[in-house]
Amino acid sequence: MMQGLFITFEGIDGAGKSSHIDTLAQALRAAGRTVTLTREPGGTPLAEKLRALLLHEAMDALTETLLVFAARRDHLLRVIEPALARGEVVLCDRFTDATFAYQGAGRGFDLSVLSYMERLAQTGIGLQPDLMLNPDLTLWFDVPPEVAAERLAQARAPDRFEAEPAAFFARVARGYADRAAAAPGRFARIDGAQARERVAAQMLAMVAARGWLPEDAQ
Ligand SMILES: Nc1ncnc2c1ncn2[C@@H]1O[C@H](COP(=O)(O)OP(=O)(O)OP(=O)(O)O)[C@@H](O)[C@H]1O
Ligand SMILES: Cc1cn([C@H]2C[C@H](O)[C@@H](COP(=O)(O)O)O2)c(=O)[nH]c1=O
Repeated sequence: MMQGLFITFEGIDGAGKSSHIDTLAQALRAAGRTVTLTREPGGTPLAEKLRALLLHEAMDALTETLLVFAARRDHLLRVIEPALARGEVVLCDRFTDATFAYQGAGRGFDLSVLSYMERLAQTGIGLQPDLMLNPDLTLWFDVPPEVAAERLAQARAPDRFEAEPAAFFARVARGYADRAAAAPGRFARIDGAQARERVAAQMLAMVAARGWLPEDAQ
């Protein structure tokens, strides 16, 4: 049986993650892999209900953080971990790095508290560190906040996060940069401000460079 593979997509709102995740899923399927494509917050009926609350209901930073981790635990138990155990590739549009970027850097939540909550959400009450799940690869779509904001302004009515001011997204962007600096072997930075075709080509090349796609994958 194939070894499960966990790849996450990260970046500020409007960075281009959702525009490219299907392309990678298709390339992996063409290469013979079974792919579970999912997202956070969301991915299960319960987590999708929490997503709707997170994106549209007013709440304070602690409530938001608790809901994000609650959604993640349900998603891990019901979707991510079983798919990895079946030897599938899990492509997840956002994961824990988004929590450190948005609730940590963006909202100013204490990172050590977030780390504790991360362990609790991932390993249960026992806090068993060997059960912690980190992505095998995090594709970080890095774009200047002003570029992302311009894209979203033309795209759709903003949700609660997208309605945040530019300074919030500047903090979130720095939060991602900090996460990438702390885990250089896991993060692969993609210049998301390039033309779509170039972004897609760079994304596929990064996955192929790890031996998970043929070099000529498209
Ligand atoms: N490379 C690109 N050049 C120009 N526009 C782009 C590019 N990539 C995506 N877009 C456009 O930017 C908008 C946001 O793209 P997308 O939804 O993929 O971003 P996202 O990172 O998933 O955002 P969110 O996290 O808010 O869902 C869309 O209108 C999309 O068509
Ligand atoms: C996982 C996660 C997400 N968020 C925020 C980031 C986005 O603004 C929304 C998700 O919407 P998208 O269109 O799917 O990007 O939720 C967060 O604040 N914290 C998290 O852990």
